[in-house]
Amino acid sequence: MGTGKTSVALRFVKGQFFEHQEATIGAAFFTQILSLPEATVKFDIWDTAGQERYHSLAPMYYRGAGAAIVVYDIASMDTFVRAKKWVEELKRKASPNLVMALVANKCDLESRREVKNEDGEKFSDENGMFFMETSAKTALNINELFLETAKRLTKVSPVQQSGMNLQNEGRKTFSCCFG
Ligand SMILES: Nc1nc2c(ncn2[C@@H]2O[C@H](COP(=O)(O)OP(=O)(O)OP(=O)(O)O)[C@@H](O)[C@H]2O)c(=O)[nH]1
Repeated sequence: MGTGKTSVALRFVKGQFFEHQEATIGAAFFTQILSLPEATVKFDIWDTAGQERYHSLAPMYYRGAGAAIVVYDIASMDTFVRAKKWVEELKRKASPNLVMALVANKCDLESRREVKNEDGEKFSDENGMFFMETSAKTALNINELFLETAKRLTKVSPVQQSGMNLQNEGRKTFSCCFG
């Protein structure tokens, strides 16, 4: 909750950032197209609500997703602990081919850092994820995050990967969820 999932998505999709971003209710949906040399990828992004009362809705969004981006706030150890629980849930319940990213957001708040990057990197290595430090506020690594996700998605078999992958006119559509 409050780690910056909506802010990361909004920065990627619209290039916007709001200091007083409202908490997500239920889930929000965004789309964005990214062109790689090998393919054009259309992201269907489900931004899930972080508040505990919405936890039971999350499987609706990550089942059938090609990728999951799990976001914690570097200034809050609690959010890192929760992120690790989300990863465990995804490994138990989501597709075995799921592309997973662990995102250390709010890296502009260095003076308030509670979570060392080495700990995030170690956990992501141990769990077959890739790790990215981002700031939705300054836009650091936001495009890189989705670029790397797209590259990894195009490497796995699209049909196997998302189950709802559509291919038309050379465009690949993947669904992606935030936790
Ligand atoms: N300094 C800083 N603040 C950020 C950053 N990303 C998000 N925020 C702020 O953190 C607060 C929460 O951001 P949201 O994007 O709503 O977080 P969320 O994870 O979608 O929250 P839920 O909807 O409750 O799950 C907002 O006030 C944002 O402005 C960042 O990279 N740096």
